[in-house]
Amino acid sequence: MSAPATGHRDLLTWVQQVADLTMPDRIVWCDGSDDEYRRLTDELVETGTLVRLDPGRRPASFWARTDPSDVARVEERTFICSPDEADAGPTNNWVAPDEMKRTMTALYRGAMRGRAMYVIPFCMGPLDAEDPKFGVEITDSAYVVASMRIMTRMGTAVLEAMGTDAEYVRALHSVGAPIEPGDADVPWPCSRTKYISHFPQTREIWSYGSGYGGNSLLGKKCYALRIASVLARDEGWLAEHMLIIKVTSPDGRVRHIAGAFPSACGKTNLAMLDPALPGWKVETIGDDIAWMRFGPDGRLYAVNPESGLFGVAPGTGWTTNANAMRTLARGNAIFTNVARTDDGDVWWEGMGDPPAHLTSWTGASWTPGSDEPSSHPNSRFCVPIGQCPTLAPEYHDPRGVPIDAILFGGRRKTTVPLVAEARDWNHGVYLGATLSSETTAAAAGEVGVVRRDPMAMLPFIGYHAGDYVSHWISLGKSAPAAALPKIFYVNWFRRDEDGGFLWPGFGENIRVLKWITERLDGRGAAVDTPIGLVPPPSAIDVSGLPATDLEAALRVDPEEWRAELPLITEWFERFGTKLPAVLWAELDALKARLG
Ligand SMILES: Nc1nc2c(ncn2[C@@H]2O[C@H](COP(=O)(O)OP(=O)(O)OP(=O)(O)O)[C@@H](O)[C@H]2O)c(=O)[nH]1
Ligand SMILES: O=C([O-])CC(=O)C(=O)O
Ligand SMILES: [Mn+2]
Repeated sequence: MSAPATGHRDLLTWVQQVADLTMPDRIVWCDGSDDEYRRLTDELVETGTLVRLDPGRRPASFWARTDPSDVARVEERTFICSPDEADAGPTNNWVAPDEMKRTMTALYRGAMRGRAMYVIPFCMGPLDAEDPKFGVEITDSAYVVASMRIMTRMGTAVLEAMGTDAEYVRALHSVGAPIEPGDADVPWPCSRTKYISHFPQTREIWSYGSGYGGNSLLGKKCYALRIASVLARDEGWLAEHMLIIKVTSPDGRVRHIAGAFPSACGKTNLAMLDPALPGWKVETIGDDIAWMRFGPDGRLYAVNPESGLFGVAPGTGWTTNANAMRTLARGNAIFTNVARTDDGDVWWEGMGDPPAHLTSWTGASWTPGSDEPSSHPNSRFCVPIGQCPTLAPEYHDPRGVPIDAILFGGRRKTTVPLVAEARDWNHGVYLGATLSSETTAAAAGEVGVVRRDPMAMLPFIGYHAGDYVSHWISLGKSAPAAALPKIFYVNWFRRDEDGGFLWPGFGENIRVLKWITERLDGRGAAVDTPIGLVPPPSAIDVSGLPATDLEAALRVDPEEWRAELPLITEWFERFGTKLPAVLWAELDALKARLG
């Protein structure tokens, strides 16, 4: 479709303004149809952005390689442009909205020359929600259109639902690589100059220079977290970087659990967990983002606003995440920066035995003897969540599911035990606010550096991080304590002296979830330690588990925790007067308990 089937004046005006500025060859209004997807992916194959995989092995699936400089989110180039600098807080980059718009308008001028400009109406969350959250992304990347079709509800149905005057988030994206007359396009156009800018007051997103998912699929991190966290603050709800699962115990009891782990720290894997304990069932509702509101019964209800999975490929295999492998086997996937086999399949580290020869993510010939990994550590698969064999029917329910427990977790080699339960809501918020994790390849920059990552939202909070943790504290007062989810802190990544993981993880994590559900029932043994309630090794069901040093995985070493205190103090000091006093009180109480 290229004629706009909408009477939405504001949208029509904006689209025309953007076209006047960016000067594309043509404007394409996306309808979201199968036909359109086929046409776009055909075009992308022709231009070399996508390579079609063998339909026998990977039906309707494609392989993409990015420019080697455009492989991850760019936090240094991500900006929160609130009118008042103080509102961006100590954890965000800030530029005044006017100044940023001036700078970026100059970059956008003529930026789409030689390209099509696609208009993508999309909706985050079910279209039949009481208050559907609309967005429109304008982009000059067909790869973005194809990926947005997987990750969001988009197209004609959304445009119709928007009517003539629905509010929507304006999301503008350009790869920043106009094609001059006579020039040829490149397979992965992008620019050295990158800006990922958010204007929370006017609910706008302007992204320039990158085609990588986290920077270009603007419904995801930019809207569903950075802009939505501001909406959530204003409207009394939560937009969080969380997976959502439905857990059914052998006696048929259903629990819903949400979990916030930083990027590349295990959300997708836990969301698709294949339980190692017989009789347990885990179903998937979301793997990355949760929008949560209190219901009339005082309980917190969570919805997954996305419709696809944009998962880390390396480490995904039949022994670690069989459900992801099954989801991908059904086809309709876009793989980015993994390796391609000679017979038209994909491969990455952690999938099993490597084939004798591959084409690596850089396009180089690769053999098992090669020095470099075949796939980029942040290589990704993008696939419809509807294909997930463990998808819970409640995924489609616009009211969401009532959350019984919230997990906060990070990637820590030392110090943090496998699991600990918070004493109460405020202590749980303290655990979330002080969450720490080693950095990963999901963002550009050094990997393996421990940093504080409040609620796994450090790169995604659209306002002052102190106001954000205050919002969490105040929401705890809006419901009776008994209705609030219980909060737990987990760490699947603690290591022994030889560098091996102390806990087997993946499907075995059900053993930790089992203890958590027992705690929700008021059962399950726990030791009161300085940092929270920790199971004694005997409280974790190890039936059928090969020898595991649970003692070491669960250890709370006061020495290690005392070493954290100055780091946490320094972290809290960065919030200035915005840090709620109750969190300082929690830190003082921890100090006292550690002696
Ligand atoms: N050792 C261990 N590794 C895990 C576990 N769960 C996940 N991983 C690995 O951690 C990496 C990231 O896992 P994901 O589940 O994709 O992480 P994520 O939080 O969804 O990542 P984003 O999509 O970036 O938000 C993968 O390489 C996984 O194989 C676990 O329980 N134990
Ligand atoms: O946004 C991305 O690039 C991928 C992702 O889920 C994350 O980093 O948390
Ligand atoms: Mn994520």
